[in-house]
Amino acid sequence: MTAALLARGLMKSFGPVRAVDGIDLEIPQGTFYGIAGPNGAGKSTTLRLLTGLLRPDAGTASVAGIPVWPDPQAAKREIGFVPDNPLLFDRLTAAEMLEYAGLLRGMKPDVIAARATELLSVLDLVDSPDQLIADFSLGMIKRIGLGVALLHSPKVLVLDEPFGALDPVNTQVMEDLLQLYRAGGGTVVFASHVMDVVQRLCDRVVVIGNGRVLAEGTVAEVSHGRPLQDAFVELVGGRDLKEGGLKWLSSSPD
Ligand SMILES: Nc1ncnc2c1ncn2[C@@H]1O[C@H](COP(=O)(O)OP(=O)(O)OP(=O)(O)O)[C@@H](O)[C@H]1O
Repeated sequence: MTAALLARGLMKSFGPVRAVDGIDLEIPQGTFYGIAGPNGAGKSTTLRLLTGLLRPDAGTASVAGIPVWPDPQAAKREIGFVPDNPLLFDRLTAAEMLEYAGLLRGMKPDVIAARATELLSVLDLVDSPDQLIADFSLGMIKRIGLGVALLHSPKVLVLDEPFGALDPVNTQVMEDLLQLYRAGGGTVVFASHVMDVVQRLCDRVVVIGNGRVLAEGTVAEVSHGRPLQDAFVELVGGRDLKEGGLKWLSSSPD
């Protein structure tokens, strides 16, 4: 079966910083796939290379068999991307934002209208139809970002830190929506630091450190029977507070 996302030898540097240093990935269709790694490991850069938002210095990526760089528009039709901070238009309502995103994608107005109505309902964004995005809570921003990414019915949904800063209720809503999308045959790929979410949701996981793949496999293979968090810390190298450091934090105030 053609991989949902395939990367071969991806490299990307920003000046002297090698953000992605030869990443190979093969993400099977229909999976829930986690990309884990510490801050600055290269997760966001990898996602941007895979989704055609950033051109690699070397290597190739393809989406559902379509090479990303020779034909970025065709590849982007198969992808929905929800960045960490979705780029939205603050002066639009949720419905207007969906309509605008659909028109930009060249979709027919009646198809946009029908899908937007369903999406706004599933995303729980119908209660305040006149509210501008500028006044949205973070949970609402994440939900409308997801709506924009799903509108054109992509085969692969890619999300950067979808659970960052969400409260438990919104985390559950996001999880349910992703499960719903996957149940319909979609592939979900997301980057996260939150190991218990990755462990709970994902079929497979890759752990990235310094722009390289440190481990890849099913969650059971990567975690070796331990909590994924412990395997993660061992793989990326934990940091102990030096003995004797910050003693003043636990002593009584002077
Ligand atoms: N546009 C850019 N210009 C310069 N350096 C960048 C740029 N984007 C990323 N980097 C650097 O590349 C490295 C990888 O960054 P990236 O954002 O991909 O990591 P990350 O794993 O997503 O981190 P985090 O979990 O903190 O979001 C970091 O050292 C970062 O500072």
